[in-house]
Amino acid sequence: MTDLNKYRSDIEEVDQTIIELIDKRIGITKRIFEVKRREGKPIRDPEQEGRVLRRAMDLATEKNLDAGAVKNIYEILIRMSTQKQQELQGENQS
Ligand SMILES: C=C(O[C@@H]1C=C(C(=O)O)C=C[C@H]1O)C(=O)O
Repeated sequence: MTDLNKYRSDIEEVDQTIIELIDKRIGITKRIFEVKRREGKPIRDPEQEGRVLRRAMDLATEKNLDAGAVKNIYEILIRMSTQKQQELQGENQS
């Protein structure tokens, strides 16, 4: 295997792990939705979203990554998890 193909295969492995972790994050979101439903709490929690974004940006900065880009990624992850909870809410109501 050439170096290029070897490194691309390494990236492919990392990409698979990223997708598995996104799926794992969404799975936890479902558990969180159950708790909120039981406790009558709203799906969105702006303070928690702020903490998640701040933590991700701090970790990115520690690793010398572009904190703004990481923030964009986390905004998408938060959107995916709130959309999933909204879907579950719709399923529970119908
Ligand atoms: C997962 C939650 O629900 C929402 C999604 C969040 C996230 O994806 O990190 C954070 C806060 C909430 O707006 C939560 O409340 O923790």
